[in-house]
Amino acid sequence: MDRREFSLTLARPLGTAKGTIGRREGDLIRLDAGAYGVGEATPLQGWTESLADCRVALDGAADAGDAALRAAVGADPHAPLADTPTSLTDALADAPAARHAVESAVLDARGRREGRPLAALLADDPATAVPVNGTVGDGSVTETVTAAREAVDDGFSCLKVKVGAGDLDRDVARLRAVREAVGDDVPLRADANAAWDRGTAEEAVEAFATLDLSYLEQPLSADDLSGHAALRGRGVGIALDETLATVSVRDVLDAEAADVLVLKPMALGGPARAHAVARRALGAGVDPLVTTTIDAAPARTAAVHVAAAIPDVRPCGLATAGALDSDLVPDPAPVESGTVAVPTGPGVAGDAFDDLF
Ligand SMILES: O=C(O)CCC(=O)c1ccccc1C(=O)O
Ligand SMILES: [Mg+2]
Repeated sequence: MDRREFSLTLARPLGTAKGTIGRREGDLIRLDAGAYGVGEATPLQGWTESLADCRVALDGAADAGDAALRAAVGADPHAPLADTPTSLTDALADAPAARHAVESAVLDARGRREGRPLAALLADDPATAVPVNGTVGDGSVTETVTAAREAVDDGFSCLKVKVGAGDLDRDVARLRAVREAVGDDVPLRADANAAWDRGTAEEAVEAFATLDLSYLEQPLSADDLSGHAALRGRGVGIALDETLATVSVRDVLDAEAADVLVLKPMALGGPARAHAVARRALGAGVDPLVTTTIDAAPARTAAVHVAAAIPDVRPCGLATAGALDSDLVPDPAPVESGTVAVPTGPGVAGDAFDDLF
């Protein structure tokens, strides 16, 4: 297994209720198992293990040896690491970002070996394109409206606005101004990144319902399943994101805590794991969609395949390449008019990552 470290700066840092994301650091791995495969680990505090723990886990995976990885490439693509030695699975057990890198590389190699794109390994009839939302970070009313208008001018027909960094009155003013600026035909979402207590979240839902908000993402802390369940049915859908990094999907679905599940393959341990969660959600009548933790091209593109493998997926949070100052390779899955075409080459993106090692 080859490895290399990378660090990327955000040209447009993303302001959230939990601070501003301005830089992303991680590791790329490449494994050779007949065919080669590339995978990315880009940990993010609050969703995954730390960068240091991620690198320890990748050391452990490398120590497990190439035979373990070769076995994984030949395994069921829906559970690619299931039958590998415990030396590999144990090393990755509490390290979802490291596991994401290994699982992605295994699936990439499998796709190359079979000459099929990743989405076709996950689903029988994957979509050829995926709708995406524009992402608008925290900012003043004017900054928020400017960013929203720009996104609509760029062709996005669905917007997600970060809220919860300031007080609720300011967020209501921001969303009202965006609604007035973009009109009634653009679905709006808001993401509070677990900023609120139950009282504030109730007030937010009441106010946002008058602005025809499609859903509110993670208003409460990750472990507050009953609080989220109680917010449903009041005119604004409830989506969960951070919760899925700490609570099992089974518990989330049993608690009827969400209308929408926001799946980050990096936080869930890989593309196949994320797709498995999507299938569970669909089975329970909950809408899954896919986003990234603002990743580099290999992980972002793998996430596009996961989204393509979800039937009629709602707009996904995959338009994050534009936030980066530069990327590791030219974008193999660029956003055009609010849509991403799913790469058709074998694996994650054909030969797009060949020069990374
Ligand atoms: O979903 C999107 O539109 C973009 C991704 C995004 O918001 C995000 C990016 C990095 C870390 C956390 C989040 C989040 O959804 O909370
Ligand atoms: Mg979120």
